Amino acid sequence: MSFTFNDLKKHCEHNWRDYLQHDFVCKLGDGTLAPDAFRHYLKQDYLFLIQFGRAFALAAYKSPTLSDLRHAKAGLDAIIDLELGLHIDYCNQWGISEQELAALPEARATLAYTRYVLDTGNRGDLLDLHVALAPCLVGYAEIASWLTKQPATVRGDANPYEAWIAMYESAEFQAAARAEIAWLNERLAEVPASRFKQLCRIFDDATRLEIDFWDMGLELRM
Ligand SMILES: Cc1ncc(CO)c(N)n1
Repeated sequence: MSFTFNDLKKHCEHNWRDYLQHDFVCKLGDGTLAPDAFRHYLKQDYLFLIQFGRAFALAAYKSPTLSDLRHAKAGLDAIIDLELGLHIDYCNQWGISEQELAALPEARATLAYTRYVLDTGNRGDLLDLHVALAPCLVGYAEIASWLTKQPATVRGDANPYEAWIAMYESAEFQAAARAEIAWLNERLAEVPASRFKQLCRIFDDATRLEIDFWDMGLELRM
């Protein structure tokens, strides 16, 4: 039996769909999301991305080969240079300054998700860590592709969230997600069923924590 990334998704099909097609996502797509919910999400996502940068740094630390190290570095670059850079500009456009960002407390959903990933990476091996990171990188890439295909999605200036969709639809972000899937597929092909079961648990946990992150945004929860 040889496993793939697709098998991970199939094992948590229900939660994966709830994450991808969450109300928050649908409202981003048709432009009806409350601006305050979006601002709350943006602020927390800034804090989230900093912790995710640390998680990719942990992946670099745990990399036994140059090829694994390069892969972790590419993930770190995608978060720090591409996403966080755009994110700070984007927050400015939404009236959130860098000083405000630097002084923010983390919401419980942010704490739970990011520390779960860091803890999973600390106690497990590199594969555990990358499986915990996958819903983030691959999920957002799939969300952008899914939104693009929905008839209800409004594109261009008519949607205040156009830039958000465009960022995750970008060739760079999509390529980072594809590289993550390719890396995972290579490793998953070699794991026995008992190990795959453990990895499914991690993938499902991280996916549920992504759902909580959307809920936190919609409900302005701290
Ligand atoms: C919560 C969350 N998940 C995934 C991504 C994509 O990197 C993000 N920016 N924020």
